Amino acid sequence: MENLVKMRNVMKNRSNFTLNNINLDIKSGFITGLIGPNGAGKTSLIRCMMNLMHIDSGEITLFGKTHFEATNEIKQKIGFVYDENCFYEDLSVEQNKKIVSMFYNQWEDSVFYSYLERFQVPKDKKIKQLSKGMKMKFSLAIALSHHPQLIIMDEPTSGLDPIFRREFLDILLDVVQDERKAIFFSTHMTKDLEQIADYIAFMHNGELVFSDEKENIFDHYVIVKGSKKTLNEMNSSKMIGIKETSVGFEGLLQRKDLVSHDNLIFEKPSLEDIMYLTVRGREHASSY
Ligand SMILES: Nc1ncnc2c1ncn2[C@@H]1O[C@H](COP(=O)(O)OP(=O)(O)OP(=O)(O)O)[C@@H](O)[C@H]1O
Repeated sequence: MENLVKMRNVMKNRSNFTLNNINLDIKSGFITGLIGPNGAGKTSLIRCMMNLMHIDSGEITLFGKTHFEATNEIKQKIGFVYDENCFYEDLSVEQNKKIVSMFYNQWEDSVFYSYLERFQVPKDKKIKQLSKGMKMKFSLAIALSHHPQLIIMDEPTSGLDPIFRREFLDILLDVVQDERKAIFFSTHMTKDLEQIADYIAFMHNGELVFSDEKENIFDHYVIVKGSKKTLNEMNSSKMIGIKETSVGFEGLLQRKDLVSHDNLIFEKPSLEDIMYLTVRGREHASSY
């Protein structure tokens, strides 16, 4: 599979925030999910990828070229779904489509109308009259109608009801049936990624904590649970993050650091467990 996006040693300083030495690949044929707590830098990273924000150093190539070399060619190949509304609010869905479609060489009206119908978005309504979820559906229909090779989305599922969210995930799976295509999107819905993502990138405080195949991530970590007494008895120095409750604790460990103790329970972590306990551990470490 080909790397459609390569980010190498990317740095970006904003006031009070730094995207710090980001190295990330997005491979064709796969869905890559981007997770991280609020303010981790997901939107900033996506903005850099889309050249909406200029990087201070490092390099980003898309389809083998930088934006500096071929920004128009790159943007033709990307379906971009953004968190903020980037359409003309006072114009109708149809009028917006007319404007946007002019920019894309491979635009196909029939695809657009079939998605509008499937998503039940009325053509004649003004954008400002659409609900948040409908605006998102309209954005998706636009992104899918010019045959992009890469779909980049910033929190596309926010505002979508659970019924449509499922359908949306199915659409994403359909897209990557074509192995030349890739999907990259940020989300707080870690369960969605457990279902459909092939790769997961995890950000915290402007750094990429990891970016790996989902299955490798689940193989790599284990949840350990036990009583407070057990925690006091064991060596917890390898614990990535710990949450103590009134009765016991739960911690995240790399599988290679597994400790044996009679009174420990081991469980497979969810993506949310990994994210939550990693962030806890990193915040605890940085407070010292
Ligand atoms: N226009 C801006 N100028 C300066 N700093 C900004 C700007 N927008 C966001 N930031 C800062 O950049 C950091 C990363 O924000 P970003 O929106 O990239 O995070 P995020 O992971 O997408 O968060 P969320 O999950 O809340 O959407 C935050 O500290 C934020 O305050």
